[in-house]
Amino acid sequence: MGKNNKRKRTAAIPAQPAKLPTPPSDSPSSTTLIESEDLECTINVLETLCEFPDELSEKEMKVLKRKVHELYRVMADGSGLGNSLTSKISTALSDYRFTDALIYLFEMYTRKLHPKLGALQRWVRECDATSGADGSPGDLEALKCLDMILRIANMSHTSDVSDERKVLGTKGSLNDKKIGGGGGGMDDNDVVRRKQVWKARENTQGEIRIWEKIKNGTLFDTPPTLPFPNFLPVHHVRAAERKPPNLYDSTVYGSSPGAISLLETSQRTKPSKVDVPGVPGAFVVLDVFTPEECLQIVKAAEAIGWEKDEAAGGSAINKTSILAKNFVWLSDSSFLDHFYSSILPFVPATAPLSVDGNGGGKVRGINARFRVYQYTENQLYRPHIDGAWPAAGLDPTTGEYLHDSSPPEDPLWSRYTLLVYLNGEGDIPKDTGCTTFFLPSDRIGLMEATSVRPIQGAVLCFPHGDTTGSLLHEGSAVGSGGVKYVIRTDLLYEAKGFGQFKPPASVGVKQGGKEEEGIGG
Ligand SMILES: O=C(O)CCC(=O)C(=O)O
Ligand SMILES: [Fe+2]
Repeated sequence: MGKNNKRKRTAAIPAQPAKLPTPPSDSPSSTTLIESEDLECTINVLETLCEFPDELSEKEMKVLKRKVHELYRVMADGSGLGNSLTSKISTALSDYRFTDALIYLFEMYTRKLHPKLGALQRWVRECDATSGADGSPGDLEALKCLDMILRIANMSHTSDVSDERKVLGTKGSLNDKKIGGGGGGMDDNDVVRRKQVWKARENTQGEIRIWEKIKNGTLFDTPPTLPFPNFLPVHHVRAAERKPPNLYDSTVYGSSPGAISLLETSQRTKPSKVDVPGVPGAFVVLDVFTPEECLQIVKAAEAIGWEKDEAAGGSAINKTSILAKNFVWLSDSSFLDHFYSSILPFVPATAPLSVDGNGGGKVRGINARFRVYQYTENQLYRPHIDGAWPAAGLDPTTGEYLHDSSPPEDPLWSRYTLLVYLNGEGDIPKDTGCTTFFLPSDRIGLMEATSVRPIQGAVLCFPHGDTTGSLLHEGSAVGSGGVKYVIRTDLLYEAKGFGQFKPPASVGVKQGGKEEEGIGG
């Protein structure tokens, strides 16, 4: 609470000086974070509201009510801020005390407490801390923590285990083997049960092997001209100024309509939807883009250049969670219109409800900010839960790049991840480079992994952000000699009930969404 705003409403507030606790500033109980004047003012406001509850119906009270609700949640969570179960779990995980963390997590699970998405995302990253560079797990306790986190996050377990494959081996990567237990078939010590890699379509005829063309030097008929036609840099942030700081600069390239020439509707295969079996809320829309259109996108990225992405600080896992290089593309209206109209018949018309009961806004479009990833051999995107994003765009008057371009009176936020596979079968070795979902099974301590095989021009869609259906997933490592190209963007919904600017639990994005890049995908 800012000092300038203090006591603005004093005329309407009965004076209650005798009741106000005002700890002296040198009191051992005083906190360094909250000044005594601010504390006094806050108590004053709360007491007034208790006495005159009608005031709560005023519009400007909305934010306050939300904050009080959050405070109540923290207080109900246990023994105060510092000692809350959430922070105990965070500390145990970052200290690699996975057995302690598991005990606290179990307590949280049995008490049916729901941490915020930001905490869940952090925990997921920490749990992966012991994995090897190739994604092979080192600590089974960490994976058990991951299982418990999924259960706390209320991710419904799957009953469809008919196509389950009992994978053998004692140790392996998340990408190709069972994890945990001894040799032989499934046993009580197994932590991950993998299903057969799933393909939305068997027939891959007509796919263009883009990586093959690059290897042969036949991607371009003539060397590309720079600046690449119809693409221009619209935003550049130096490495140290990125939030959080990165080791590499980041550039956003905007395209103009027609940059990617799209096949006429009459000549296209009609898009169709296939649900991912056993992964609630996840589905694939086939034939959104033609192989030729995918090729054009990779050509633009190859000609303009890929950028590396590595956090400058934080734990080792933060630094290495995304090993792919990327090309950030602010897409133009004609490309977006085609993309959106192709998937619209298949996507949920309204946003799923958030953990706190907000949500339900109408679907409105696709985030123009595309992250085009290039994964080479052994590169991966470690298990994570995607965060929600605002609608990026250019200011219509100044042309300035805005991380959050929707007007405050009509805020848009994402609730679904969209992954556009730009290449598939021919370029990515069998059973590798999939998008793999992890779900709790019917047995505590055992997760089920479902891997979705990339199909060129198809879009994988699944819920993300602060909803009960958000899915833990990874971009599994690409096998020997292969390369995978994929676009990550988001499906935007009216942020009804999310407050003026943002949903309550979006991560890493400051109020207004204008400053931070966000964490957790
Ligand atoms: O590459 C993939 O399959 C997954 C990418 C992903 O999870 C993301 O971009 O958030
Ligand atoms: Fe993701």
